[in-house]
Parts: sequence; structure tokens; C-alpha cells
Amino acid sequence: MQTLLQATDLRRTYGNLPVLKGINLTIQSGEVVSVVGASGAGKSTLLHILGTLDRPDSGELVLAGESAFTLNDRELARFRNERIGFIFQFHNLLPEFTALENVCLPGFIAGKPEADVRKRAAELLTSLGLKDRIDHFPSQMSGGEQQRTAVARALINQPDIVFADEPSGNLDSQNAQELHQLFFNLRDQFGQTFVIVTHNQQLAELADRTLTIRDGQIGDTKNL
Ligand SMILES: Nc1ncnc2c1ncn2[C@@H]1O[C@H](COP(=O)(O)OP(=O)(O)OP(=O)(O)O)[C@@H](O)[C@H]1O
Repeated sequence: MQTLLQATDLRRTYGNLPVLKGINLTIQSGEVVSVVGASGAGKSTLLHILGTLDRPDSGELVLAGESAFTLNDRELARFRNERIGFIFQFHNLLPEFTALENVCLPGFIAGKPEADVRKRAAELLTSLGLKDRIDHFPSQMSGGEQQRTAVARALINQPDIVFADEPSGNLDSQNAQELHQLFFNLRDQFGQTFVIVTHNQQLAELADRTLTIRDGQIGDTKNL
């Protein structure tokens, strides 16, 4: 397996609250890794830093061969758009755009040819069982359908890694189970790498590895 992400001594303090106190971790290509820990332990903080949405106070992140935090904000935004996908608890789809348009947006931002982006978006939505929802607006879709649309959006630029923050937190158990299965199918079919913050015990147990944040550091790592 190939190392896709290496984080070294990441530290982050909010005011005088130290949240991350020296995080070291490595993610291999094709892994599904879950991140767990008590409420307030710093899971979202870590995910945002690993996803380059936020910068640490100190520490290094090498992702897909790039030392991310040496990039300026503009370079980092471009890197993020092209190499990283995100799925959040609340899907964050734009209400005034259809499913297809929402999925296309990161592709358009990356400056890819419109016809290619539209074609890939339609293929992705179809493969995620949303062929009949392509022209629907988010308000016309169920929670599970909206979240699968968010998965398609995360995948449109063929990212090296997808970060998901409580992706099934807002779904009923049936939809949650289907979403979790989808992650593993994407990993098995395309080698897609996922890092998933979750309170869902079942998802944490299904993952290849579970990283536990405790006292600002990574505790146990469960290898299955
Ligand atoms: N922007 C911010 N400003 C100040 N404090 C913050 C900020 N973001 C997070 N915190 C604090 O940092 C700590 C870690 O927050 P974080 O959201 O990373 O935890 P979490 O493990 O994801 O929690 P949960 O499981 O409840 O979502 C918390 O004490 C939180 O109040």
C-alpha cells in the first residue's frame, strides 16, 4: 500500500484551549479509516485540518505528495478543490440548483470542460441509484438521496481522498447502513480512500482502522 497522507505533530489551540496536542498519523491509499472520540475531543477540528479547510498552529501535512501548509491560501484552495472531497452531516447542497448542477459545481470550479463534467456527474448519480433524481432540487429528494448526491459531488473531481464528518448522523438506520455500504463499495471498486468522523458504532467497526482522539492525541489504533 502507498502512503497517501502523513500528518506530523499537528497542534491547534482555540484561545487557551489546546485541542490537538501533537497528532501524528498516516493514511494509506485505499483505506477506510474512522475517527472516533468523545464529544469535544477534536474530531472535526482534526478533519478540517487534514482536509486543509483549516490550518494548524504548527505541524506538517503531506497529502498526495504535497506539503499542504506550505502552499498559500490560493494554491491551497485549488489543491483542495482538485484533490480532496468532502461529505458533511448536513449535505450542504445548494437549494437553488438541481442534483446534477450541485454535483457539477466542483468540476466547474476546477475549470474542467463543461460537457465532460456534466457527463461524469450524470454517470456518478446514475451509479449511486439517482438516475431519476438528476433534475430534482434538494427539497424534492429524501435525506438519503440528498446525502448520496453529496457523495457524488465529493467524487466529481476524482479526489485522492474523501473526508466525511458524521455523514450518516442525520439519516435513519436503513439509509445510514446503505450509505456506509456505499463507502466500502467505492473503496472496493475504485480504491477510494475515506477518513470518516463518526459516532456510529457500526461504521467505526466496519472501518479498516479506527483512530481514537483522546486528550488531544491519537490513542488506540484498531487494525482489523
Ligand atoms: N472555532 C472555534 N473556536 C473556539 N473553540 C472551538 C472552535 N471549534 C471548536 N472549538 C472547541 O474545540 C473543541 C473540539 O471541537 P470539535 O468540534 O473538533 O470536537 P468534536 O470531537 O468534533 O466534537 P463532537 O463530537 O461534539 O462534534 C471543543 O471544545 C470546541 O468547543
